[in-house]
Amino acid sequence: MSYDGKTRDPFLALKLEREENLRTEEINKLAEKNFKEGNKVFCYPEIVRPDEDIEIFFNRNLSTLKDEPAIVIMGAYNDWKWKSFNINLNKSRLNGDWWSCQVRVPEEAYRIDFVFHNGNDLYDNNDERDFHVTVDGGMDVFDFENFLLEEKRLEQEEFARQKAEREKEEEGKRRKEADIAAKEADRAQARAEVAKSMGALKEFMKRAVTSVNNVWYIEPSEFEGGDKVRLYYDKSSGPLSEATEIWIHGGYNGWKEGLSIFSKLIKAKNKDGDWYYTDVLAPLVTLEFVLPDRAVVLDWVFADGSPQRATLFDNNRRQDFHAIVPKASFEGLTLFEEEQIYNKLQAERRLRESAMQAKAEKTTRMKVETKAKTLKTFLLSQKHIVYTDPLDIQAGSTITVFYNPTNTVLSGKSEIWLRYSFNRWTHRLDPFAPQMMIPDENGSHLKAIVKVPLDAYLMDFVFSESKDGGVFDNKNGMDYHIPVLGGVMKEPPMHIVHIAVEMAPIAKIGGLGDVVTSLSRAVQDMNHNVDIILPKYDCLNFDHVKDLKFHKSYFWGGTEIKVWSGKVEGLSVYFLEPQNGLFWVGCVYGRNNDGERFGFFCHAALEFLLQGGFHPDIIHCHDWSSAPVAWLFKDHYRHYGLSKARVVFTIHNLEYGAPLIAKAMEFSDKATTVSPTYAREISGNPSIAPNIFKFHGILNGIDPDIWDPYNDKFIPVSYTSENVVEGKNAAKGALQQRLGLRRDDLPLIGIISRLTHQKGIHLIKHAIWRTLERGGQVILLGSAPDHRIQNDFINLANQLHSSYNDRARLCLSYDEPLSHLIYAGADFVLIPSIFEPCGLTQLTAMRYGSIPIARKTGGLYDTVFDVDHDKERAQGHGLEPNGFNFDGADAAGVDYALNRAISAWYDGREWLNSLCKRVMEQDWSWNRPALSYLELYHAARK
Ligand SMILES: Nc1ncnc2c1ncn2[C@@H]1O[C@H](COP(=O)(O)OP(=O)(O)O[C@H]2O[C@H](CO)[C@@H](O)[C@H](O)[C@H]2O)[C@@H](O)[C@H]1O
Repeated sequence: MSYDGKTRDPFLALKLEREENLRTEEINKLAEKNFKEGNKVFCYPEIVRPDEDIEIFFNRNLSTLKDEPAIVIMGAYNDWKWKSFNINLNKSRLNGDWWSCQVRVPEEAYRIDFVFHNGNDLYDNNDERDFHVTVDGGMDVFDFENFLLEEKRLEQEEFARQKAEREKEEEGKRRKEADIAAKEADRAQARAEVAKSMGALKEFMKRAVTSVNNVWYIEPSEFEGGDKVRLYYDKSSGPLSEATEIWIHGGYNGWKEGLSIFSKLIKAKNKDGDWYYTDVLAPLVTLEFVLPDRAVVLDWVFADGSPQRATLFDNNRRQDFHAIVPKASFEGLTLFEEEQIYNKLQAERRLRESAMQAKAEKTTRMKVETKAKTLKTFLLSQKHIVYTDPLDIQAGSTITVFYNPTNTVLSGKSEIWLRYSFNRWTHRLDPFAPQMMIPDENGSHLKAIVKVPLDAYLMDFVFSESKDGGVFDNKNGMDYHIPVLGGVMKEPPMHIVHIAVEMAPIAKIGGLGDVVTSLSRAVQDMNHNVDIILPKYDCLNFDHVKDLKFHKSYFWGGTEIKVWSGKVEGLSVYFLEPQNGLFWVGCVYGRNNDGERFGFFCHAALEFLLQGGFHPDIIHCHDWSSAPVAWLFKDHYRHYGLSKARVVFTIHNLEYGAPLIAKAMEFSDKATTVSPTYAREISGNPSIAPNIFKFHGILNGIDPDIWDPYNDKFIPVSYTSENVVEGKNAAKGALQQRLGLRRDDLPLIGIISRLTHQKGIHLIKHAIWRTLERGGQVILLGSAPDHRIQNDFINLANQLHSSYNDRARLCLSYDEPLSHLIYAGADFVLIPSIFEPCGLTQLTAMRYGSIPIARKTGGLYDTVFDVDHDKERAQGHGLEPNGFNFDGADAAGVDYALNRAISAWYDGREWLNSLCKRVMEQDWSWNRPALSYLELYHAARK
């Protein structure tokens, strides 16, 4: 030991010396042992712990570097994943050719990986295996992965924060620019308005003079606004010569502010003639008007009394009297007026903008809340089978999975195993070991505990009867999936292409068009990529296509096909325009070669995908009209360039084109229809039955932005469930006025429908008469593709419009804006369909707080729950009852529901109002069904 003069305590110095000796001794022993065993490397201390310094020893002589004068260690931690280091080694004082250096072990390390080199290009990498030492008592691999993910999460958070800041800055800049532009616009408008009014005033001033001989004059002759002046009037000069009193009724600047000066005139002494005078403040007005620059002309008449009492006037032969204000500044007035208007415009604009912003914020908030509530309802709705605690799964947390096999295929099994993973079974740590579930002390469920990685975005699980498998409950092949929140990874986007012949609002014939648009928007909202391919009909509603431009041209099927691209409701759409004119026929359907036209379109669409180098994951086709996509794809494209894609086929209505539907059922990878009940109803149909195994019923949703009473330009008062009564009253009034119905508080039934057999025409007619009998009003909006039915309704309309002109209106046309007003203004919406795959009308009605009256069929059965009978069934869906329904397809059936509804209107308004509020709060958007479609798309790709 050396005495360095600093270590003054001799006992401490002694202690340190002993420690050092001990250390040297231990290292010597280790060196000897390792040398004997032929090990090139050892470290001290032997057990390496995190957050400590260690010394690594390297025997140069045993290495490829034995002749090298310099030795450097190059290393990193945790399988080379974490930090790196390069440190020079020094020759140690140990016997033999041992070189060493100190290395810090970070607290996150579970192992240290390293090689040695000569500072140049000669390496000893342990025969390509590298060297490593294990760190004891710190993190394990799993912890470390989580640590890395946590770091990533923090990084993402920071990134998001910076992004938000940038966006805020940009928004601020944008606002500033908008503000400048708005100011300029308001200034320009103010100037224009003033120029106009000043022009008029100038014209007017041509009539003004400084005095009229023997009639009136003003003293002093030079004055300006705000001065006190004396106006003289010779009473004998006009019709007031006999009056006992003389008054002036006056104003200024062409009577701009109306009558603002009135005063009684006093008889002037010492004057020839019958002169009267009054003192006038020019302009003599209340304080707020007194602004010196403002009066450029005085206007008045003389009268025999005050404004209230006067009966006789001298109004200068109907010209009134007008005096020039000699020192007035016309320019000053112009500037003043302009400023006034400008300030008013600015104040109005600010008010408007802040109202708009508040509204937009509220809309967003409501959407987010609805979505969260729906997810929760969905998770709770399967609680009798499976749920997690907590219900919201957060990435990085530990959760308990509960499962009750009683009503599943695993009922009665002695063991239940949970098999799980994440991110659709693709997680990097997959497979996770199956876990045997243990009984939960307080309930009928079994439970298992699962650690959720930080990079999870979805938890996947199934249950089995044994560790190795055996019988599975995999939710009919779809597996159980629960979204994981707050993770560092997002689901990779899928590319979905819809090939369809209808699309709302540019080519909408019925509900199919609505679904193509709204489903696509919902899926796009979930960060997937969606394109739509549509024929370019000459009858497209181009008003709703943004950025329409020519995209490319290709040849197929013996003709040139021009492709146009554009945006519709925020969706990317490709329009195919074959130059053979197949879609220049003024309509979507209704030609005798519809099948041929759409068959051509389907093939052309696939060809466009191929030639355009698209690689969609899913091609989604709809009904008979794009059914050919399914087999054309299999025959000509699946193995010839579009191999990644899978075909999903949705039946919106089995009533039309059944053979084509049957064929698409066979060739598609997955098929759906638009409600579970309709799926059941048609499951035995020969077009469906052979392929029932790939067939699913997924309920339609409606687009909450397109149908939104809080942001609807077609209704008079915007409303949410909070002011539903007020909103609907206003809409009802507007509707009655627009259609010329009696403006009265009566129960109003709305019917919005294509008029075809499916929609229950005889029941619609019956309901109209029944409603009228019960004192209500009826509005029907609908049109019939079949001329006979259309004529039939025209006759009915004539009959009703003559006998019940103030209570019934049949609008036999297609009118989207009117449909919005009906959804909002009706108390009830009637849908008495004979069959109904889903039905959107009842869903839209509820969004607007109208109560559906529906027949219990197909999707109507799945969405309308009777207030008297369906409480339990509704609860099974996590819902409260929301309407009136009926079974029979006859008059008695309709009456049963309709009578109860109308009676509730007459006898239970309070209750009915609360029902309106309730139905508005139910979520019939795509929030939930879109998740099911994504499940299905993924299942199609398996
Ligand atoms: N005259 C008119 N003026 C304005 N708007 C009018 C109108 N007549 C109808 N509409 C509107 O058209 C849509 C019709 O929706 P439906 O669900 O009744 O569809 P449809 O029977 O056509 O479609 C099929 O496809 C859809 C979608 O899958 C299924 O819901 C349905 O059960 C199935 O029959 C609604 O948005 C409605 O408001």
